[in-house]
Amino acid sequence: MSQRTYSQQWADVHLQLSRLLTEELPAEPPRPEKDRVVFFQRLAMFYVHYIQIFRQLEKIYDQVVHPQKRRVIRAVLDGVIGRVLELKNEMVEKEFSEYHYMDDVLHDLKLTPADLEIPLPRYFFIDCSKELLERKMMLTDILKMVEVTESPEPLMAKDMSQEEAIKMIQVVERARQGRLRAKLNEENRNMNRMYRTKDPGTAGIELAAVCIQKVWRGYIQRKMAKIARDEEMIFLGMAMDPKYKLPCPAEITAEANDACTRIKQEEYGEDYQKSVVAITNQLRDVEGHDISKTMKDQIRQWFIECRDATGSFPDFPDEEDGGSALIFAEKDPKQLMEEIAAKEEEESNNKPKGKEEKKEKGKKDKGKDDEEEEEAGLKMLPSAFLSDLEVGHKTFVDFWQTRNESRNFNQRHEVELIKEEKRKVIEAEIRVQVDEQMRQELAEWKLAVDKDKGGKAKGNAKKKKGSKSGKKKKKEKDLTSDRTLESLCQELVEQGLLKQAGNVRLQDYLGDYSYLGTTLRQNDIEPMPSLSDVRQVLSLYAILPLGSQLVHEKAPLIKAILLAGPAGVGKKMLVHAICQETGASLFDLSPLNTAGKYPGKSGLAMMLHMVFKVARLLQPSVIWIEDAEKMFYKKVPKEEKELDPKRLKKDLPKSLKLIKGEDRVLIIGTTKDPLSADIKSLCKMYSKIILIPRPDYGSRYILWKQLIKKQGGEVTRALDLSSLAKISDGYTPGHMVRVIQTVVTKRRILQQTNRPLTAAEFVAPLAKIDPVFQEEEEALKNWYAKTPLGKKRIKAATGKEEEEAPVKGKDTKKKGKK
Ligand SMILES: Nc1ncnc2c1ncn2[C@@H]1O[C@H](COP(=O)(O)OP(=O)(O)OP(=O)(O)O)[C@@H](O)[C@H]1O
Repeated sequence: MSQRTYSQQWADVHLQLSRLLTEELPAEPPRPEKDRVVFFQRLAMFYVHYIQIFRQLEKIYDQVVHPQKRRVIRAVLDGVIGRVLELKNEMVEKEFSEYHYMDDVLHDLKLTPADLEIPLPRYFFIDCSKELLERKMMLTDILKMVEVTESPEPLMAKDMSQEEAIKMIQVVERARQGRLRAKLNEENRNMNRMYRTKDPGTAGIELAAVCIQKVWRGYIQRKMAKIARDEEMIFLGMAMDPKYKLPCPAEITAEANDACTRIKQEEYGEDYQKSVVAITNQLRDVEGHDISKTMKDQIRQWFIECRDATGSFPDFPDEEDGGSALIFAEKDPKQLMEEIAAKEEEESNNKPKGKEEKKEKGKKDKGKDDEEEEEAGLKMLPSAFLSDLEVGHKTFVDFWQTRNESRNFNQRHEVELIKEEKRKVIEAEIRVQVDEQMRQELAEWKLAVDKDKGGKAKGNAKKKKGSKSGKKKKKEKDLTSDRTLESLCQELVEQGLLKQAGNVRLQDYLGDYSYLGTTLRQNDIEPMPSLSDVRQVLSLYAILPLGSQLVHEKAPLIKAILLAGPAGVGKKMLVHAICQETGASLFDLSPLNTAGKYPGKSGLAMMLHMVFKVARLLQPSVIWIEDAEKMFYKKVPKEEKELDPKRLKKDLPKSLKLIKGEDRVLIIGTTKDPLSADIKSLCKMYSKIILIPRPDYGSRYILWKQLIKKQGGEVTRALDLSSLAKISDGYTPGHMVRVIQTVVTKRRILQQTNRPLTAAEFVAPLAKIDPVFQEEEEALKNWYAKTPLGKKRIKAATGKEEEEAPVKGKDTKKKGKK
């Protein structure tokens, strides 16, 4: 598509965004919503709309080449991602569930489940800083090197003696001759059999010919019928024409164009950066002096005007308050109104108490009612991204919406815009210097005219010093300050604590959409989430925050996620997919992996220090803890006592506390047996617990189909996938992979043309494996009900929450819920 089309799409997106923003930020703050269902519907609507905007913006950002437009789009895109995460968080808080079902919203908006899929922005990979790329390259080199040295060595020809070599050649040669002899013998035997048969006579020959003809004609007819049937299916649009299975020339050209666009983006981006530097220097040289002079004149004028008005010189605003910028700040009517309101409030607060009490008494009943209403309703949590979105939208409307680009066919950067932007930066720079000079000048003026010795300034200085020293915090001790990042990485890789993530993508984690979620909930049945829900939740909680620095800093912070589920539901696969999608480094702190490494208390501290230090430097990073339950065992099993699986129990949560918003480091624990852990400490460490279910029918159908294809099998009509999916209820994707590997062997793949795969072949190996039994699943569900979110959900469902609520809000709350 052309750049003009993307610009048009960009404008469309902003139209949608402006509608959403007016809904989200109405002139009057909306009244708290009493009906939980209505409130949730509102949230869900916003969520779906934002995801649609997210999808479109991501595509546009990927293809637009104009460097300045890209910056604006990126800011809005990050804002939209952040808002999506905020809305998800809000839905979790209001519905007490990690999974949400929106099939009714999709139905209302006439969308498909694919529209709700969370896109994973490509810029997570592409827009990495050079420094980070270099670090990642260094890590890849180390990983490769260690892999090569650790991989089993090929047959050592050097170590083999001559005799041994001759013996081996003899064995192989004898085997070859033996095979040849056996083949000759077989042929001889067949020939003998042929010669031994009697002469069949003419009648016999005719009979044989008829027989051959019969078979041949049957074969030909069947083949022709199959071709005709396939053609008919293609004609009816029921099957895909093989010629479309290959990528068509248009697709190939589109892909080539995409690649070309990326190269252009890079080139234009570099060009833009160079221009920014050149223009900034030029502005500083040419306009700097004039700006400084004008500022000084303005400030002096202000000194004089103030003295004329009040009789004395004013105090110069502090640097922290913005310096002289504060004096000339242009305020819009909204800001002024806010300031006036704040002043009025301050005044009313200062009024004598007696009056207030009287007023209160007079309005007592009314006030009570208001309070009750406030308590009864549900309100949206404050957002950290809406203001960014507003700014982004305003920039689009002010600069880009009406810009005439007929002369900028190549979509190069606009010099005037850079000048406008940089002028502000330079002004701010110069203002700091000018303020310093003017402060001095003001002190001199005061001394000369008012005889003031500037005691205030000194007082301020003292204050500043005091506040600085008060803010001093204890810094984390760097135990490896003398070591380079490379040597730390090398050590961690050698110890097996830093690993190469497996090559799986999140889209490989198959699973169908849960189509009946809301219907089931309306009938008071708690639906089981589908694997596609799991995929969505992990995109939101792990991939999006890890991929974008701004989103990670401002969105609700998630430091640790626990994936709990039966064996083979794909927990490990998800961890690797998260690393692949975000380019994250993978650290393995599993109890089994750390056993025996870095012994002693100081060793443990060193290990954690190194892992967290390198994780921060190589961010984004994932710290994976397999069998997370082992760290919090209620009772350590005898056979594991030697491994000391609980050694990280105390220190890891401490290190977790040191992770801040700016560190894109995520801890992911996986467990198939959370019941054996102390639930309290486990939940304290992992703020998000995701229960991964066994696949439902829809997911099983897709899994069988795709996994068989992946193994090289052909899915024909002879393979009854529906029945296979039906009978494999309770089996996990891991089980299915195992079964497919035993059935679809290389030999079986070769036989497929004559003997297509059937469902019956999979039944026997499937029956040999134990499925996830109902009891195991129930036990997991019951365990989940004891986690903080599970408890809240049960409380909300049984209405206990209302009983515990203050008496005032009791009746109204109940009404609201009803
Ligand atoms: N949704 C899925 N789509 C495709 N393949 C899957 C899916 N889930 C699991 N698999 C495959 O199943 C196999 C087992 O998955 P994995 O090892 O990640 O499971 P696990 O839950 O970590 O098991 P365990 O608890 O035993 O360690 C892997 O080959 C993985 O690729």
